[in-house]
Order: sequence, then C-alpha cells, then structure tokens
Amino acid sequence: MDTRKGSIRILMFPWLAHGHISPFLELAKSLAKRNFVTYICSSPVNLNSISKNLSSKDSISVKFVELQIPATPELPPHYHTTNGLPPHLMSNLKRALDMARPAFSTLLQTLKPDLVLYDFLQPWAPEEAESQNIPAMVFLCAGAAAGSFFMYDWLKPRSGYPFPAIYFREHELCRLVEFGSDTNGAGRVLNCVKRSCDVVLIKTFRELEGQYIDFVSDLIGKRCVPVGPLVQEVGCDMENEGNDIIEWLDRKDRRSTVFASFGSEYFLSANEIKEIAHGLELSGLNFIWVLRFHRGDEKIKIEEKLPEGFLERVEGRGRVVEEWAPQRRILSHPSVGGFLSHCGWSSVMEGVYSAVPIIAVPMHLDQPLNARLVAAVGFGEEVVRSREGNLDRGEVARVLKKVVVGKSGEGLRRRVEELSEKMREEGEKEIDSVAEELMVTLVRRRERSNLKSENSMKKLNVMITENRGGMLAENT
Ligand SMILES: C[C@@H]1O[C@H](OP(=O)(O)OP(=O)(O)OC[C@H]2O[C@@H](n3ccc(=O)[nH]c3=O)[C@H](O)[C@@H]2O)[C@H](O)[C@H](O)[C@H]1O
Repeated sequence: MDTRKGSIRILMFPWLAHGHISPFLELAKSLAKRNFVTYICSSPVNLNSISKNLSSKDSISVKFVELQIPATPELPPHYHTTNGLPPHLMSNLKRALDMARPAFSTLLQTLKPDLVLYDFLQPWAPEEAESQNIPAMVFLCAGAAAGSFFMYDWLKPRSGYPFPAIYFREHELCRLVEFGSDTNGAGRVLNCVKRSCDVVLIKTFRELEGQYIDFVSDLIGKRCVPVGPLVQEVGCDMENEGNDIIEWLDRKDRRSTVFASFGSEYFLSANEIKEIAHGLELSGLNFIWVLRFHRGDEKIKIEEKLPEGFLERVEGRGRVVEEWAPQRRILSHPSVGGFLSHCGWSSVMEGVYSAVPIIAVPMHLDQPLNARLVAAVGFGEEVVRSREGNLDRGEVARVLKKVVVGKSGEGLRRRVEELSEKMREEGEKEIDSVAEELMVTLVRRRERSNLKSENSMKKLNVMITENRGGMLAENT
C-alpha cells in the first residue's frame, strides 16, 4: 500500500550488477524526495547487498521487491549477481534473467506501477510493460562518451556522419567480443534504447559529457537526459564499514596514499597482479589495494597470488584488502591522493565526486573509453599498455608518481576539484528535470491511450500537482 497518497509509482528493474543496482537505488532515493514511490526489483542476493544503503527514512518511499530467477545447478541463487560471479557464467546469468520474464510480468500485474524504468540488457521488459499499457523508459548506467562509440559502431550511420572523438586501441578491440557475443549484447542494448518511450536516461552530467550526450541523442533520435552522478552519500549507514582501513589512513599524510580498486566484477589476471604489485612497490607511495577473487576461487591464499616477499617489503605503507571495501568512504578520506581504477563508470563518478585524480588502468567493456575521457577532460592519466596489451610495472609506477606527487598532478587535482564542484551543483537540477520528464511522459501516455477519460486525467493531474508540490516542499 503506498505510504504517500497519490504518489507516482515507479517499478525499477536494473541489470543484476552492483555497478547498476547502486545507481538505480540512488535515483530512487532522489526521486523519493520528489514525492515518487519506487519499487526496485532484483534478485534476493542483489537486494541484500544494497540493503545497508537504504535508511529507514528512505524505505518509506523506496521498496525492495524480489524477482525470483530460476536457479540452475551452474547458477545457484547466490550467483544471481555479477558481484563475484565467475566470468565464464556471465552469459548464463543473462539467460537466467530472461527466464524471469513471466515472473516480471506477474509483478507488473500485481504492483500496477505508473511507469517502469529498466536497464540495458532486458529488451523484453518494455514489451511486458507496454502489453499492460505501462510506459517504460531505459536508464543507462554507463557514460555518454562510451555510449556514443558503441551506438556509432552498432548503428553504423550513413557515411560522412561525424565519428565520436573517443576510440579503442588495437589490442582492446579483441576484448570487445566479450560483450555477450553469445547473448547478443549489442542487440539487447539497441532494442532497450529503441523501445524506450520518449527519452533515454543516462548517468552523467553535462559539464563532463555535454558533447557526447548531444551526439548520442542525435544518433539514436531520442533525447538523452542526464540524471547526474548518483554517487552514494557517505552516510551513517557506511560509518562502521572498514573502520580499520580508515584508522590506517588516519595515520598517513594528506594526499599521500593511492587507493587501488577494480570494481565488483573484474578479477585481475596473474600477470596484471604481478605488474600492479611491483608498480605499487616501485612507486614508493602508500597504498590500499582491493584485491578480490571471484566466488569460485574462495580457497585462495592471497600471499600465493602476490610476488614473493611483497607483503613484507611494503609493510607499514601498503595494505592489500581481500574483502569488499567501503570505496566511497575511502575516496573521501583526506589521505587519499590518487585512485588507481579500472574506470568502471560508477568508480569514475565517485573519483570525480571526491575530487581524487584517476590513474586509469582500464580492463574491458566501456572502461577503455572511460579512461580516454578521464585523460581528455584532464582529471587523470592512463597507464598505457604495450601493443600486445600487457601492463608494465615501470609504467604503472611512473604514472602513479606523476599523478600523486608530481608537478603535473597539481593540474589534474585542480581540474578534478572544478569538476567535483560542478557535479554537485548540477546534480540536484538534473534530478528535478528527470522528475519532470517522468511526469510529462505519464501525461502524454494518458492523453494518447484509452486512459484519457476525464476522471483518469483529473487523477493524474492531482498526482502531478502533489509531486510538484512535494518537490517544492523538499526544496524549500
Ligand atoms: C556501469 C558498469 O559497471 C560495471 O561494474 P563494476 O563493478 O566493474 O564497476 P563500477 O561501475 O565502478 O561499480 C563498482 C561499484 O562498486 C563499489 N565497490 C566496488 C568494490 C569494492 O570493494 N567496494 C565498493 O564499494 C564502487 O564504489 C562502485 O560503486 C563495469 O565496470 C562497467 O565497466 C561499468 O561501466
């Protein structure tokens, strides 16, 4: 039962990844301040992983709804997330989500939301919504620069159409095939975009990617509406996470320490571990390194994966963290002066939000394009691999020192501080415009469909007045 009478009700349906369900949750929390009630549907394991980021106040207007995904021997329920998933099971997970289509349809019949917000890998979600006369809109959790490259590559516009000013290096192209070739990743994304009604929401902000937002809008023939960075606040819910790491950072000088992390679903190869370990050691800098392995590798002893004697040699200035680290909290610590990152999009947004320059070591998917953007906009530098795509410890150490303690690092820091300020200014305004887009979409739908009866339009107008009233009240 809605706790707010007359609120506009949204069902959100993110892909089964931590780097996706978090932005959807942050968007739901922001819309709750604008009088929307949101139901986030995902697998139990995913909802459980974000439950600590939902305060009791948020949970008045943000509800979790479990989507039962059929379990199979190779994909038991605790594998219904990309967080820690053995990489060879990623395609199985996409197919398992497809098998949840009937359960999703039932959810729609039960909840009867006013609108559905879905993600980039489930093109059947808007079909199910439309079959029940519910408008559906896609929310892309990656960046617009990466989106402009992929959309250009997949849509192949007429010759002479301007090419996006972002590119892959030769050795990175072969890793593109990973993008679900056997589950037609490109086709899924394209259909999700094509079936989105009216606009496409995208997790970015104009100061950072304005030219790419306009490029994608023109290319796909739909307006791309930036929703802002959606970075999770470092709030009371995270206060107790990783206290020992925070206390360790408290004992380090301001901006003296590198935070190294590679996201929730990428697991470094043996060679990458070796070169990054030696690079961190050679840099002479303090560091916190999140070195995680996928669930299938539970019995791993971390010292067996690191160079001989590495932990002893860096004792006191470096720490290797095997478990899930409070990334937002660490990045906001004054002792952190550089972020060695794979450039997953949420990590890039969080680096900017905390005004920490990025040492980019992209791995796959959109990350190389995000890394090009980081360097082009001037808030970080990329560790360039060899032509064969190998990392080199000397190059890792060189870029680390240049960004964290070098003269040119000051320019990067100034730029990321500027961006961070702009990001915070724009954030609230962008959520207001998203709220308006959602309401306009509803009005258009009611006017076009058989719901344009006097009574239904009157009810909708009351809801919208309430929402706008709610937004004003929240903002005063
Ligand atoms: C959109 C897509 O998300 C994917 O997710 P992935 O988890 O790899 O990376 P992030 O987007 O940085 O998302 C990772 C998220 O997990 C959080 N985190 C991670 C590790 C940890 O120990 N502690 C944490 O709090 C981190 O703060 C961030 O919010 C792909 O990369 C893809 O390239 C990217 O564009």
